[in-house]
This record gives sequence, C-alpha cells and structure tokens, in this order.
Amino acid sequence: MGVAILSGVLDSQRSQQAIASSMASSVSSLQDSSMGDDLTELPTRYIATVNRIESVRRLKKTFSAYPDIEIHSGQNVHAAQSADVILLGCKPQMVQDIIAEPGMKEALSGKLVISICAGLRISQMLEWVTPSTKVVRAMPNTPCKIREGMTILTPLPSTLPNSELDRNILLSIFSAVGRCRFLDEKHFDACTALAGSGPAFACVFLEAMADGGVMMGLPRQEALELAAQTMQGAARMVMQSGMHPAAIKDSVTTPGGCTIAGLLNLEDGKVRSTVARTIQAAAEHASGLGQNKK
Ligand SMILES: NC(=O)C1=CN([C@@H]2O[C@H](COP(=O)(O)OP(=O)(O)OC[C@H]3O[C@@H](n4cnc5c(N)ncnc54)[C@H](OP(=O)(O)O)[C@@H]3O)[C@@H](O)[C@H]2O)C=CC1
Ligand SMILES: O=C(O)[C@@H]1CCC=N1
Repeated sequence: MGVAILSGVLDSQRSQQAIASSMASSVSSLQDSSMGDDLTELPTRYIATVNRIESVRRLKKTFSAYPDIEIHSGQNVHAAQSADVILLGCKPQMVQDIIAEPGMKEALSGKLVISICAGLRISQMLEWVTPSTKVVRAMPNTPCKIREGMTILTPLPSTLPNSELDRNILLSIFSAVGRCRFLDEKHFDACTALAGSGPAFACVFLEAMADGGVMMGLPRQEALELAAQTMQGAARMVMQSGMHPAAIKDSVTTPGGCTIAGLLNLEDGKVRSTVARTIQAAAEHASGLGQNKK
C-alpha cells in the first residue's frame, strides 16, 4: 500500500510541476488558481523504509524514475529522525515493536504520524509514543496508485499545535492520490472494509462478469475490458450525476427485457445480502487487527 501511495503522490507532484512550468512564462497570473490549494503542502523529500534487502532492491527498481527517493532497510529510527511527517504502512501487529526501537519515541516527538494500519486504534498508538506526538489514522485503498483512491482520515483535534498545517498536509497527500474525506475513528472498521478492502470485492464482481462474457463466447481480454469499463462508467454516473444506483438500474431495465431477466437471477443468488454481509464480515475482522501482536 505504501508503494501505491508514494507512486500516486510522486505522479501527482510531477504532473503539477509540468503544468506549472508550462504555464510559468505566459500566464503567471492564472498559475496559482490552476495549481489548486490542496497540493501546496506536499513533501519535498521522501524516505521509504522496508524490512528486507530484497524489498529495497525491488523498490529502487519501482522508483527508478525518482532517484532522489531514499530507500532503506533497518533504518526506521534514522528515517523518522530526518522526517517531519511519518506514514506507518507496515502490518498492524508490527507497529508496537517498530515504535519500541531504541530512539524511535524521541524521533517521533512533536511530529505528525499517519497510520494506515487497519484495526489499530489511535488510543493504542498514543500509549506507545510521547505526549507531543500527533497520531492520525488514514484508510486509503490501492487505486491511490493511479490517483483514483478513496482515503478516509481521522480529524485532528484543533487543540493540537499546528493543526491547520497538519490538516493541509493530510489533504495535500491524500487528495493528490484521489478523493479523501474526514470521518470519526468510530467508523474506521467500516471504512476499512468498504474502501480499503473494496477494490478486492469489486474485482471479484468484475471478474465474474467477464467470466459470464467468456461463457457466452467473448474473448477473455475483451470481456475484461467490457466489464471494467462498464463498472467504471456505472460508478462514475453515481459520483458525477449524483443519481441513486437504483435509478441507474431502473433506467437500464426495459420491461420484459434481458436486464430484468439477469437481475432476477442475481436476486435469486442473494447477491445484495451476500455483498453487504461481506462488508460486515470484513469490518468485524478489521476491528480485531492489531489487537493481538501474534
Ligand atoms: N493492501 C491494501 O490494500 C491496504 C492496506 N492497508 C494497511 O496497510 C498496511 C500494509 O499492508 P500491505 O501494504 O498490504 O502489506 P505489505 O506486506 O505489502 O507491506 C508491508 C510493508 O511493511 C514493511 N515492513 C515490515 N516490517 C518492517 C520493519 N520492521 N521496518 C520497516 N518496514 C517494515 C515490509 O517490508 P518488506 O517488504 O521488506 O517485508 C513491507 O514493505 C497494513 O497495516 C494494512 O492494514 C490499508 C489500506 C489498504
Ligand atoms: O486486508 C487487509 O487487512 C488490508 C486492510 C484493508 C485492505 N487490505
């Protein structure tokens, strides 16, 4: 997930720089508004840490177009000392040990720590750091990699120092990689299931639609293209026109036609309750993540 976020942020930053330099000479008066305020607090330097040397090699290849990014293993404390903002992207059950590394608590003092770890509560993390460390949760998803992500953020208490700046930093990072919104932490298990795990569930549906096309003789590649673009189109109609999904469904469904024949088959398979219960099961499981170390 860390790779998805960093890739999306870097891509966004590069496009912003390209826009800025193409506009700089001729329309300087328009430049500020076209850049958008959201990205103004993006970091200027990135340090990525992983556990294994093989992962360092893999990431260096992944980010070969960005030679300035520092990628290390076994240097979490050094990276945290050098950073203003720290994004925790390891498995939830590893966080306590990583924060317990000698010097880490001090390195995090006064800084903004963003945890994307499912299930791990802010109250837990606050017990492991010094009182001046500011901890927020973010729940992103893999489409951040192509800047089509959905990220949910916990609000920062306005009583914390620099809360406005930190809010801008959060918005800059996560709006660079898609949509983002603030929601209270009590909703995070549901957000984890719906948005965090959601791409996996959506892809099962997508793959199954394509399988149906293949069953009816479509070549596999074309079936996948049709299924993916159709799901994207339907989702965009909901997002852009604000139409209710039921209204879109009804507008496709001609009386006595083939869509109602297919829909009744879906309903016979209890697809709605199966999908809704899938989100329920994932959310219930998410609430236990990071609660037991092993
Ligand atoms: N995958 C997803 O779609 C989403 C995941 N999340 C959350 O993101 C987190 C990561 O998940 P995911 O990306 O799937 O998992 P991965 O296993 O792919 O990534 C975990 C990363 O943590 C690194 N790591 C492990 N131990 C250490 C250590 N001691 N010091 C530094 N780095 C370390 C690993 O390095 P190495 O490769 O060397 O082992 C690896 O790069 C989880 O907490 C998950 O809940 C949240 C939203 C969506
Ligand atoms: O499966 C997981 O635990 C993580 C959290 C959300 C998506 N992937």
